[in-house]
Amino acid sequence: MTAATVPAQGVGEPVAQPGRPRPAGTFSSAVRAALRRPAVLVALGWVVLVVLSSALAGVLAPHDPLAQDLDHTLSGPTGTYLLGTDELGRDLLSRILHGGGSLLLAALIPLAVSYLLGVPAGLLVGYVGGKADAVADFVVNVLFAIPALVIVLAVAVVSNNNLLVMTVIFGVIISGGIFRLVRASTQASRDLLYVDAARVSGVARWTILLRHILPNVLGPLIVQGFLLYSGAFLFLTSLSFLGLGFDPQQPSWGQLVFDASGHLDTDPWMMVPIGIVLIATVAALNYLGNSLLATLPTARRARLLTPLRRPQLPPEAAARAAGERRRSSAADPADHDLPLVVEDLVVSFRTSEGGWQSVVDGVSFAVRQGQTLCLVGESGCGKTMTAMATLGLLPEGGAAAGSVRLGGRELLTLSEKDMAQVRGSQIALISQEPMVALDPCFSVRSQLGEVVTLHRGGSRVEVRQRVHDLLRLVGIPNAEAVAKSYPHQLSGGMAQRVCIALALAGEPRVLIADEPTTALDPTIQAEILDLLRSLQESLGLALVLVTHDLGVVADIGDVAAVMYAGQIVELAPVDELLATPRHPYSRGLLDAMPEDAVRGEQLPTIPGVVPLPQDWPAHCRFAARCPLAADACREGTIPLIRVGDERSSRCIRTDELDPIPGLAKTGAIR
Ligand SMILES: Nc1ncnc2c1ncn2[C@@H]1O[C@H](COP(=O)(O)OP(=O)(O)OP(=O)(O)O)[C@@H](O)[C@H]1O
Repeated sequence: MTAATVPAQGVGEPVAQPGRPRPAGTFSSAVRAALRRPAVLVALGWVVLVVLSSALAGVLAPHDPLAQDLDHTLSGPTGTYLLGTDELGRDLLSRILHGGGSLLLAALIPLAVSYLLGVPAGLLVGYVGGKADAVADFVVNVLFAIPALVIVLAVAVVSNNNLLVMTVIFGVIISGGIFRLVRASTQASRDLLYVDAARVSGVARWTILLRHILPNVLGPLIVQGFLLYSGAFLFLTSLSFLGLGFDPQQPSWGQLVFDASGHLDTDPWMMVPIGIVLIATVAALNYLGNSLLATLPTARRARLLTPLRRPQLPPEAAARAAGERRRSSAADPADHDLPLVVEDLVVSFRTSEGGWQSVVDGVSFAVRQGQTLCLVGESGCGKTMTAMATLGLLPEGGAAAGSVRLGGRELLTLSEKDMAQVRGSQIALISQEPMVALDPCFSVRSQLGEVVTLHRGGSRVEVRQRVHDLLRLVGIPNAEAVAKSYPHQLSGGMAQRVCIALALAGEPRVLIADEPTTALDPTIQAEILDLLRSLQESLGLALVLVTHDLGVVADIGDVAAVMYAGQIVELAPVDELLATPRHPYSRGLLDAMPEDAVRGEQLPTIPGVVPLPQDWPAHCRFAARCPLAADACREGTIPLIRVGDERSSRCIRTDELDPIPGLAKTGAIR
């Protein structure tokens, strides 16, 4: 069956499946929820009223705000002066209407400065972490320690009372808060699967930050904007109260408060109108911010369990890698025909004691063009870490050593910049969770178009055409309709097809598929496996498929690498492995396949569990669970032993496996 003929489940009208994660609450839904509250509408109404009346002060004000009426000083409300007059007989209502605009506008300056500084810095530092994080944290701590008012007062003296300079400096001081907010949100977003998917597709760092991470930060940023703005507004009112920054000839709210404070004992009314206006405005801004904060969704998307980061090599592994670098800094002609060669791969993680713990230990395999190699084994055997190390993407604290060669070129020693170019264009990943591998904020066309543009470029029309071609290639006939859909409108099978199209967009030679069907219904699983097989045949891809399911291996694999406790314990052509397993672990897995279950009989299982890396014995790691284990198995490390033309097994008792007396179905492995 070719790719084009594999029927796509759910093709037609995009469907939203019950029980599947939708793009959880968005900022607009938070706004809608907040607007359902009457108090929010009142607060919003007040802010709009203040802004409009300030903007239209020239039209609305009944008097000239500077005109003095010395016959009616400190009058209190009258028919002529609705809110009364000040000590020079100036109309308070007109002065209030004219006095807000300059403050409202000036308060935007520190807000803009803090966002201009804090947002890019927070995005970048949150994304790269490491030393940049420590330096930025120090700077922000210094900013937080600065008493803003004292500094701005000093700046007022130095700058000759220049409002612009004072507001810019104030913006710099408060930018630390925005930086911290953005950095925290970026740290929470950087390991989302769709961000990893963009990274794996080779998308540039700033594009990832702006397209895939910034939208997650936008909601909290807008909320914070209300709170920060009201703070800046209050701060500037204080400056104007002190006679700083604002033109003393023109009315301003701080100045009105100052004027009223001189008459508090004798004419307290003067403070009432401006007091109410100020308090109501600041309270309304704060209330709007807090209400949005309360309705903003907290957990927006499912998180990726294993955050993917570029590894830092541990010292001992680095020494090993240095040897590898010398050996293979140039392409290795010996394996030029093998798209992917992994040799003696070791993956280690930093322990809490400061040492290193290996979780993958000396894994070697090679994949030919048009071949599917399956990494199979129970959970925790090191399959995913092997795959991720191959892509140069390990969780934080992880490091890889050994050799991973793509078309003869060593990958483990490439810089992150070079590796980013390799990912997507030469080697690509299809992940387990299609729904979280797609960014819910963007349509299929936009996400696929991004990767197509990156790898092939072209005009808008050409990119669009290529997107449709890719969707058809993965068995989606109504490509135009699906291209317009958003991830939550797709079924699981459709979403996985789109993810496969994403992986193919850069025309890689090698595809890594990590449990690509685990999250799907059984019927859809078969379709996706069919699709992968047909794509692999038609495009001549080398496919590395991670799975715990021997049924999948039987269905799609050419070669199987059975992994146990961080090692390959058997490497064999799939048909030979299925017919005559040459390791007791492979045999145990085969016997435990539910497909072989006999009605009424208990399904055989392998006793015990995979040992944790820290508990790996120095001898055969399967010995504790193996019915064939003998003293010799516990005397030292067991190497991979060649047991056929293309077969090897990490067992010294393979001869006794065929047939295995009393094993598996009869209960020895249980
Ligand atoms: N971030 C991490 N830090 C430390 N150890 C880790 C980390 N991620 C995975 N490991 C360990 O690495 C080992 C191999 O994990 P890996 O995910 O590769 O196994 P797997 O065979 O793919 O299993 P699964 O199918 O459950 O993913 C496990 O012992 C696991 O606990």
